[in-house]
Amino acid sequence: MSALPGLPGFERVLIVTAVEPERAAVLAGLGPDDAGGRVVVVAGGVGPAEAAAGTARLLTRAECEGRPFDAVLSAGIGGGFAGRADVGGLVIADRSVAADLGAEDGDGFIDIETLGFGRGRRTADERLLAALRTALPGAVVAPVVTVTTATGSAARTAVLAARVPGAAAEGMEGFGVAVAAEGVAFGELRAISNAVGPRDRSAWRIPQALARLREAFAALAA
Ligand SMILES: O=C(O)c1cccc(C(=O)CC[C@H]2O[C@@H](n3cnc4c(=O)[nH]cnc43)[C@H](O)[C@@H]2O)c1
Repeated sequence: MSALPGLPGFERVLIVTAVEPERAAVLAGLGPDDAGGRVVVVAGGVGPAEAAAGTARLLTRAECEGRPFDAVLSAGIGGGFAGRADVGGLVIADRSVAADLGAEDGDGFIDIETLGFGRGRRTADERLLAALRTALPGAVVAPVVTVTTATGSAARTAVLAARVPGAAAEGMEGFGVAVAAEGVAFGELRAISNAVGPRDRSAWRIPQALARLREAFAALAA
């Protein structure tokens, strides 16, 4: 039996946000029914390391208890790249890319794959991606970048946009959650709170993005 009507075929779903207000928004959208513990929502911390460690712990514990998760969703607010995702919109990742994992080479950048140290991206699970698209038809589907330092300048925005063509959103956890979820269906969902670009915290629309996140999970639970 599916844990969520909007994610048919997935029996136990782990949703990982960064911070508590995001977790609260997800829970508010899902409503009071936790499908007998088959949907678990945690705030795993900010950044890929915290997110990966928290996700790995939960997946391992669930496996040991004989109640493994078969889907993991990284969810939260995020920055939107101009022209691709507007504030208040939703982005579903078709892949989650570690956009600053690698080495500088003068003015250039060598990504982790070119360095020969493994994969710097994770593709969303096909079935999970299809279900998210169906449940959230207004969402943009595009690469989402994971960074360890939130972008705060036009120059850095341009660098990242060139490094990950088509990227629509930026967050700080998706790739970390994906690495921990290796072998389990993975997806990432971001509600856009701000434009990626020069830092202007007064322009962040966090309540609007949290409301969008809540609506998205209400749609998945409907
Ligand atoms: O201050 C608050 O009330 C509040 C409520 C919910 C979330 C926050 C955060 O600051 C969450 C940090 C979280 O958001 C992601 N994020 C959002 N915008 C960006 C961005 O432009 N670049 C990178 N990450 C972004 C990120 O995943 C952080 O973990 C505050």
